[in-house]
Amino acid sequence: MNLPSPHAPLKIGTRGSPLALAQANETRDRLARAFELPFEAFTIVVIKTTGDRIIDRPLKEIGGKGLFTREIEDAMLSGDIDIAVHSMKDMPTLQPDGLLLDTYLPREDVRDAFIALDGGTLAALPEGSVVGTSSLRRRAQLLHRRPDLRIVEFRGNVQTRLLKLERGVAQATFLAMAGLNRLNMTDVPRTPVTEDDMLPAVAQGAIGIERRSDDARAADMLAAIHDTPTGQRLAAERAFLAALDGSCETPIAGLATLDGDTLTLRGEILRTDGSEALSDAISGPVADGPKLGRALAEGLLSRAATDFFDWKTGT
Ligand SMILES: NCc1[nH]cc(CCC(=O)O)c1CC(=O)O
Repeated sequence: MNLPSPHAPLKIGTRGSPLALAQANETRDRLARAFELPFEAFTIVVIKTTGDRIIDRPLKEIGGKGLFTREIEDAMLSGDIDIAVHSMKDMPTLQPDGLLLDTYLPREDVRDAFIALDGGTLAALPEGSVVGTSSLRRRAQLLHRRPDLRIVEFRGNVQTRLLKLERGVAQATFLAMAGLNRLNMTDVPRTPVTEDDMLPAVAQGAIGIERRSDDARAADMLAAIHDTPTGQRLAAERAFLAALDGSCETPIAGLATLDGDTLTLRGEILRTDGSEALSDAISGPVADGPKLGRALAEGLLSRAATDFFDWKTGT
């Protein structure tokens, strides 16, 4: 292998949240190990995004999925950073000209976690309970199964959410298992929700690393830490999302699994108020992942009524 020996440190861009920093550190550690480089060969650069700056309004009011990425991508294009580490769940399906997002670390647990201070489960949650979430997907999936529940907007990091539970703002919330695991938050009272009960968001649990398309050093380095199975699963999931024109404002879930050379993709779309959910699955050769994603999306779209995606906040 062509071992790049960087004369200047590789600048790794990231958001400043504890989870983002943990993911940037994991990326640096994997690169350092792969190339037997000291940590000084890397600089971690924290970048504040619009999504980080505006913390007092629901995400859906401030804009779509670029909210947490635009400033980071600008910094890469201007050379202030060389690579950027992202939660793939938050990434738009298209990247700006001049940037490539094709490196993935091994995927973490894909499931959501049900969080209640008493350690209870979703099934045991009393009728009429209040659940805090800012995710339209979780909200719609929850209301679909439990129309008796009341959903309140919940933003902020794990600590903030736990504090809100302690204050009684809500009886339960949801977080991705991946985030809790990456932060070593094993003491949080969490119950994993099976994929059958709640299909996760497309790309949940996956870390992606973006680079300039003309940066040969970054390309060589990232190739050494890329996880091919994660890339194959995300290719199918993100093609599904792209075909649905998915954004923050559309409750969409999707999960690909691999069994040898066969990929199975499950997908679900919901009305925002949870009143209707359409789901389906498709299997085929791994190499056809993007085609399978598009086919699954087309099948679901053909079953959706014309007003299926209309924005309805419900009550
Ligand atoms: N939208 C926020 C976000 N983006 C990625 C994760 C968790 C980690 C992951 O799924 O990779 C979270 C928080 C959450 O859903 O609990």
